[in-house]
Amino acid sequence: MSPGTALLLGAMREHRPALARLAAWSAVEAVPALVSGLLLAAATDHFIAGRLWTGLGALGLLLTASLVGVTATRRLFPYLTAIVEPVRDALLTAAVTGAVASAARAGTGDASAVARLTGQVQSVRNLLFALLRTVRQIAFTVLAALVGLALLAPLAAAISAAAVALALGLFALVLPGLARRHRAVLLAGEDVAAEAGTVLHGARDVIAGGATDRAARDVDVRVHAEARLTRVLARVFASRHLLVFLGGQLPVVAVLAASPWLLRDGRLSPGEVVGAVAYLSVSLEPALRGVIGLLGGWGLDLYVNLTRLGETFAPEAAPSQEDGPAVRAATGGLSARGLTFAYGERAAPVVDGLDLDVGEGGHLAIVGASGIGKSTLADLLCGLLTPRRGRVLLAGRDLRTIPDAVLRRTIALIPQEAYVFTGTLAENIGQLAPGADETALRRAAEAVGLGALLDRADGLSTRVGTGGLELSAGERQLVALARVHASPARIVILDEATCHLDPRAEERAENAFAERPGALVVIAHRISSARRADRVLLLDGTRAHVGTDAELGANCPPYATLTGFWDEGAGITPVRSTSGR
Ligand SMILES: Nc1ncnc2c1ncn2[C@@H]1O[C@H](COP(=O)(O)OP(=O)(O)OP(=O)(O)O)[C@@H](O)[C@H]1O
Repeated sequence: MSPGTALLLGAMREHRPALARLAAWSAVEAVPALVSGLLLAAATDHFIAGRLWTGLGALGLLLTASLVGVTATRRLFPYLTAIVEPVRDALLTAAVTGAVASAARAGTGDASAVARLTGQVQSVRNLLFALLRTVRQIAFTVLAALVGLALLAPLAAAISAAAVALALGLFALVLPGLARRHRAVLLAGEDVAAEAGTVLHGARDVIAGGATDRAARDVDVRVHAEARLTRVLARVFASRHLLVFLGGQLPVVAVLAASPWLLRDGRLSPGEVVGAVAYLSVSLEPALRGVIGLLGGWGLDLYVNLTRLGETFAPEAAPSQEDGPAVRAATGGLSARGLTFAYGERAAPVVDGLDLDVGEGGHLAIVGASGIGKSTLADLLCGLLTPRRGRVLLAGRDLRTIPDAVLRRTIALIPQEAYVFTGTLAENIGQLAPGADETALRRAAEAVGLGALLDRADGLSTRVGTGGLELSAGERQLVALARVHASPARIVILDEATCHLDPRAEERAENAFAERPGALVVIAHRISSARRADRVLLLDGTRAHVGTDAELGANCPPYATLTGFWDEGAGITPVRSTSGR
């Protein structure tokens, strides 16, 4: 049992007297359902026998029973709130305590997590209230209708009880699959909220870095993933109609079809047939429909929200002592297995079934025509995009299972649009290396080729950005490179991050990263970049080729064609042919 469910049940158990009173009033509330068929049968038989007033008297009793039911409904509400509100308080206390402890361990605050938890606790409270109010009532109605039917027509009651049991049994078989899909939808929703929160939180940086398209794309991918999962869930849940037919409608048809036989020899009176059909069609069928619909909807919502909440009660292991060194020690091992990704549900995959390994100390160049999917692959490799199928593994661990803080510390992606904020060069270069001293920052700057600028200007205290030194596009790229060089990242992905540098400056920057511990992945836009790497991955529409520059040059005609373009065009990458896939 998940910690969330255990806490909920524990909190409910503390209110046993309220639960007992709720059950008692529920039984009273079900009186109309219990007597409806019996009284309807009596009224019908009295009317047929010409006893008008006696028949009306039976209907009067039915009306009185309804009034009793309504009174019970009014009386049980205080017990509902007496159970639900303390449960909400217990869940909220546990969730907030867990979130605060988790934030304290990670050393970060996550406003979206707090908002999500509060929202989830409120959902749990609303769902619990709705279930106790409605499903409880419906369950008592089903029982009352079956008891009433047993008193009126035992054979019909036995058949109906078997049909209801069969429908509920089948529903129980479908439930685990539904729960899994429900959870996937919930996680996808959280993913959307987290991504949108990150983008909004960093809106200023996103705009300053010219990354609005990319930010919108990242949110868009997650929204589409959530929509796809929601559609799948809806399709599976549609199976409930079949179960309602089986348990609720089939018995009505059976009683109606058997009515000539039931009426013959006085097995049942006409009034009793009417009463039995009333039990089945007015009480049982809608109640069964309600139970299945509400348990499959709100019930699963409650279960999934509780499970998710429970995970925050016992927060994931801190991404430090144990995780940190384990991930860092093996960061050379970045691999992809069966990696597949498409933008949009019906779009052709941009990356399709790709297998890839970049070992510790490895240096891989990714090449391919413009628009073939190199940046998409880079985003997948650092966990910015989520694969549709397949996995990206860091030291053998699926990226999705690695805490975000560890992932961001371990893999650094430098995009083409270098981001430099207004401040000193020391602040810019040290952004990802808090605590690094000036010597370390200068070493990183010199390694990538920013030393000349430091010497020319005011060293690390030079102010850049608005009101400070205006940097050229190439210098901005050098600042971004120095920032990652100074960081603890063990896997560095350069996505055309040196495109504004001249070939010699580019060589120096790439060599600086190649000599650094860890692995280097370069999306190359010059042949020289590819030739410096140990291995080259050529993306070629539906296929990918991996080998050394020499191997691909000798055995892979598309590579020879591409490098031919580069040799002639000095860095101009051909555009992907539209018939390529
Ligand atoms: N957000 C998006 N939505 C839909 N399609 C996209 C999105 N981003 C990229 N694509 C498409 O995916 C394909 C691969 O794009 P990607 O940017 O990964 O290619 P690339 O090889 O890096 O190109 P270039 O060398 O020009 O930078 C292209 O057809 C592109 O149009």
